[in-house]
Amino acid sequence: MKFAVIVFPGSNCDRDMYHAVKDVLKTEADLVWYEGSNLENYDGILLPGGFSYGDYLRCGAVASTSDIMKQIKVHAAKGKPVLGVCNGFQILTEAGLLPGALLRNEKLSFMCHQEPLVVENNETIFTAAYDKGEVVHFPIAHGEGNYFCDEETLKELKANNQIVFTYQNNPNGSVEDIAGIMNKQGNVLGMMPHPERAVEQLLGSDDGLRLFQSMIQNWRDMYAANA
Ligand SMILES: NC(=O)CC[C@H](N)C(=O)O
Repeated sequence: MKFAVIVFPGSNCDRDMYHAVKDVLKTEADLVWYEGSNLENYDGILLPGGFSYGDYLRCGAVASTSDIMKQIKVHAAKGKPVLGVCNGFQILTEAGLLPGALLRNEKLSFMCHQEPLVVENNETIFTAAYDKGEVVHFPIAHGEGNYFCDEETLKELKANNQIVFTYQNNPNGSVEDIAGIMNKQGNVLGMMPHPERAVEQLLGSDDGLRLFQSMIQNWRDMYAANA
């Protein structure tokens, strides 16, 4: 499985994402600059965290209008996996690939520490290697991670099991403690906590490993089924 880690001006978690998949998980991966790149030969798209375009306008708003997002939308429409972490999640909501929006944290401060999360749905290509209800530990690092959506969207998210991760101790005011959601088709996941920063015990947790392993295993199963 070959991953593209998309790099925007202002991305700053791109190297961590690349390190996680390339060095720790030993998968093929490239850092892919947002301009002049072709995504056709990649199996999975990883939108890393950071401050794309300096968070101007709104976090992720400018990046969401970039040309590479058109290719990412085509990739997603084919059912291929897309994972957006932190600023990546913000870009996915701004681009309309995921519903809702990320608002300023309730306490209006940037927060950077480890949080316990609950795996709400383990029947996804991103979480198959976890148990349902399992508590995992990933770091957060954001100023605008307060997930918001209207009542109708929330109902839909629940009805379709699109809420993948929740916070055990909601740090930012997110609706229903939501930490990560996927699209209805189940191939686009956005989450504020950083699984790529939880892939080695040295970092305080390696709970993020199984998220990438789930994606890789799913791709292998699909590849084998289509061979
Ligand atoms: N680590 C990140 O991706 C941060 C995202 C965004 N700049 C925020 O502060 O909310």
